[in-house]
Amino acid sequence: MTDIKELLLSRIRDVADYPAPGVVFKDITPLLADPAAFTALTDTLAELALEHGATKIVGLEARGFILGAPVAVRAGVGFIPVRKAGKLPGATLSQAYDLEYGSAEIEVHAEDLSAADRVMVIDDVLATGGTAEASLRLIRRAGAQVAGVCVLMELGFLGGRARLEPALEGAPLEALLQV
Ligand SMILES: O=P(O)(O)OC[C@H]1O[C@H](OP(=O)(O)OP(=O)(O)O)[C@H](O)[C@@H]1O
Ligand SMILES: Nc1ncnc2[nH]cnc12
Repeated sequence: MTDIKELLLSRIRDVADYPAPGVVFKDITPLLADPAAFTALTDTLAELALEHGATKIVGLEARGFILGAPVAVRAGVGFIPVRKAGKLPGATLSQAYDLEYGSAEIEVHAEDLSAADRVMVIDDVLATGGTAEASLRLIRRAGAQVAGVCVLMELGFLGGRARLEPALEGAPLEALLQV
């Protein structure tokens, strides 16, 4: 493993039985509190986004905002928040999706995306892949192109990569860590 990946992994805290019994929650707050680790993560994600030709970053509420916004600034491209339903003030596109139990809905301001945009989705965790999959649908429905999805970590045992695969339509899914 590279030095950067080791540093990032060492700053992720496992919290047992949160938010439900049997779940191991991957807490990124120690990483955010360490400027060397947060900077290394931001720089690495910005490099990946530019390598894949991104002209916009989409961050997924809420932890995807914390990572996506500095990545957009570092890469010199715009940032678009994808929010949980009911939070954005303007005209929105909405996308419902299934969670492990129940369902959820996310939204974007469609007018901030255009056919000229190649969008990289940034988030901390790929778990079941439902949130990322819904975000790709929103981006395409807004008329923009998908540059890919970049996450800090992939929880491989939940099968998110397989769920996301059709919606990627050949675009890359980059996960810095497999946990
Ligand atoms: O792959 P999935 O099964 O869709 O899960 C991954 C999503 O779950 C978490 O967000 P959450 O909805 O818990 O929101 P938060 O960032 O506000 O805590 C995480 O930050 C991802 O966005
Ligand atoms: N186990 C987990 N830890 C942190 N964020 C998550 N989002 C979905 N599952 C998660």
